[in-house]
Amino acid sequence: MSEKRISSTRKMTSAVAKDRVISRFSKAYHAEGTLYDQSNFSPSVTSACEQNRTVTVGVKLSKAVLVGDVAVGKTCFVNRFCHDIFDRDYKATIGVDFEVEKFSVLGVPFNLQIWDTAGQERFKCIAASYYRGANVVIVCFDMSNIHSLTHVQKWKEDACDNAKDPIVFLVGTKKDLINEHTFLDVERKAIDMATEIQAEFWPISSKTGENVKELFFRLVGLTFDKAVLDELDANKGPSKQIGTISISNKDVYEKKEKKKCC
Ligand SMILES: Nc1nc2c(ncn2[C@@H]2O[C@H](COP(=O)(O)OP(=O)(O)OP(=O)(O)O)[C@@H](O)[C@H]2O)c(=O)[nH]1
Ligand SMILES: [Mg+2]
Repeated sequence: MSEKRISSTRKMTSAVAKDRVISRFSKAYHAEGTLYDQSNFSPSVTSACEQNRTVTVGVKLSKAVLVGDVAVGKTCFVNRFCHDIFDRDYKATIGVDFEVEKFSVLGVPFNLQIWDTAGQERFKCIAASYYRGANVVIVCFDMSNIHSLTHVQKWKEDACDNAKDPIVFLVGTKKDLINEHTFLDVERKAIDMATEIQAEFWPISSKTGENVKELFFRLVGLTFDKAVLDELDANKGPSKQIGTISISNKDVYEKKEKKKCC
């Protein structure tokens, strides 16, 4: 059985893994490279979660979509986080791939759907049909190929067109391939770009794993906080129980079967 399959089987059969429990809000990578200056869960979210800790609430869910040029490293990024593996050989994503990661955030079950889209132009319209309803958009570029940074604005616009006021991340991949001097130069340009496209910047390496888990924990903290605040707002007040979502775990895993679209 492959490493990836073993990891998936573990997730399908067990409760939330110990390394998916989030009790503290993660900081941004760089104070200048973010528009989300939040450094903790909102007080109303913390208090609502505490009040509901012992009662049954439905699994909450956010949808994250990864976009970016061909071979910038989107799939490797997802595989490093979800399966802790890295493959040096390039295998182009055909259409879109799908993963679900189960978390416990402040004691509340939370699922993150991760939609890994193809960068190849010929799959663009298929991949674009999966942008709809995204809560998080992750725009990737390759830090060892600065040309890919010039395309991120277009990727962001396309992905955000059909998303739900998403939280946007700008992720610079392959940090291990550049030296410190180049990194500082790329980082400056990426922070400027993040400001321009209203995103939060993170440099990562899927080969070494640098910043991969930190980024996902930050992403989950932000999207969870926003989801609960939206629910509290919809329910008009923190005294009500956190609303449940209509999609069940079963629905999520059934969707996983349909992940290849062409
Ligand atoms: N050194 C290094 N290589 C990486 C890293 N991330 C990805 N790669 C390599 O870059 C190539 C492309 O990676 P993928 O993750 O398949 O790229 P992708 O963005 O998913 O590509 P598409 O599916 O075609 O859009 C592969 O050969 C990877 O091994 C990294 O962090 N460091
Ligand atoms: Mg891919």
